[in-house]
Amino acid sequence: MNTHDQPHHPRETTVLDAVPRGLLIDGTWQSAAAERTFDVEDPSTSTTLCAVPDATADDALRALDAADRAQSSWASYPPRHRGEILRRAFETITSRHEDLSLLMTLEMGKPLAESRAEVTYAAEFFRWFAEEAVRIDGDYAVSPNGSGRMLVTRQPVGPSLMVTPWNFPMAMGTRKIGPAVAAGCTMVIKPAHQTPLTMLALGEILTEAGLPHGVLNIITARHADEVMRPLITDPRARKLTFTGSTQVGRTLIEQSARQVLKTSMELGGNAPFLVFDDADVDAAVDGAMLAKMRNIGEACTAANRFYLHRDIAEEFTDKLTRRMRALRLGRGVGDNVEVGPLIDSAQRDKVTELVDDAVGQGARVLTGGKAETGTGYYYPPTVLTDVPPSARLTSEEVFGPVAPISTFTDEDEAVTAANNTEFGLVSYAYTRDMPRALRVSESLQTGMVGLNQGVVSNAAAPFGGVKQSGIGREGGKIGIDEYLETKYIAVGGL
Ligand SMILES: O=CCCCC(=O)O
Repeated sequence: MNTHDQPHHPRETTVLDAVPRGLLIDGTWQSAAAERTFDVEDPSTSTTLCAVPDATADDALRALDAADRAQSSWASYPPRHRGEILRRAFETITSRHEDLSLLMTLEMGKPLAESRAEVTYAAEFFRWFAEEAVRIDGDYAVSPNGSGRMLVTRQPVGPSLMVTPWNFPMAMGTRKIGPAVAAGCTMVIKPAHQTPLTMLALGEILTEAGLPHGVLNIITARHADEVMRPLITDPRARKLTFTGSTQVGRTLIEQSARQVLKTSMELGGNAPFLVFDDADVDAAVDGAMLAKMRNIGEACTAANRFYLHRDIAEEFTDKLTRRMRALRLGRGVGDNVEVGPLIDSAQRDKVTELVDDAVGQGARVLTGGKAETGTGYYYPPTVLTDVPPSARLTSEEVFGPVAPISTFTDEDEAVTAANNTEFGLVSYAYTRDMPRALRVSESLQTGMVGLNQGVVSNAAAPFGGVKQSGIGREGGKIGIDEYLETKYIAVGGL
């Protein structure tokens, strides 16, 4: 047994046993019609945690039937009541914070401190949209020629399909479910096959909070395409929202074209992290640790490329390397663990391949650089310097704890390098020069900028990207718009 290979503690078993193991369809927990199941794995030990139903296309269509049947009564539910359901769910998540954090760590691997932060972040989307449900507004105006009136109202889009990722199993659910509930949309949601348990626990919380039957339907499935394609091509579905890779997002957009679905896509990133010569280097290193290591680097927001002004490069690199080397790796439930395993062997292999490619092209390893052996999918915090622009990890999303460093000599060079990517989710910039801060922020081709800040995520802010990082915004004042259609009523006869 190596250091990561611990037996499950009785509390872990209790938390796992409390999760409903079914498909949530029309308010009841059901097994898959074909009685199929698939195993959920603990990535920190590569052992099976439990099995959940493996839905078929028929199960998925039953879920959509339920969502479709519930849509019109749900749309006319008082907004205040919809908000109160979200508020109650927020309170329940808060009261079960510790158990939900443990559950998430078990199925996803991230350290408990990270899971706790995610549960808090996830709950905030329910609190935020509980408050937004009653602020769906409209317009009344006299027509320009004075002879009529123009009414503008906003109505729920309708049954919404949701596909959520494994890296933030709860927050990416609440960021979609919160505005859909507030707007009056029904849902069919498919969590990632690696992390279905957190979503099932969330389904139970929303049911307890009084969400009417059929409003939220959850299907767990091993193979996404088998269940999602029939839903996306069904005329009753009106919207598709997805968080995940750009590659899968492109396919879903293509499939959505058939029914002209309204789509929201929160896709991949390749975040540049710029540190200028006037920056507070210690603050930049703190920010870099967050931007790089939050969620073990398995985040679309993760800093993927570091560009340092040559005058501060050595100081920043030394300090970052020391901090990365000192991080404690281990099973997420362990005391003081700061870096958990990657989600699966495919992800660990991909990180290995990208680091090997960079090293093969001349990059130098300052710390880390080799996958751990033994059970669990561990990759150590890694810093690479002298990374050439041709290295794959400057254009591909690493999704792991690897910080590749390059240097620059002037602002234009830094911004050009930062923008040299098909992605446009988020960038980070550290500078104390205010005109430069604003100039650079405006020039960076990303939907979000962390200015002297290593985390941008906030339920009250519009999260989303430009270029191939996505379509639409989640969270903030405009997050609910993704679930609303604008209707104009031309009033005559006056
Ligand atoms: O991988 C990307 C999910 C978004 C995480 C966040 O909201 O910070």
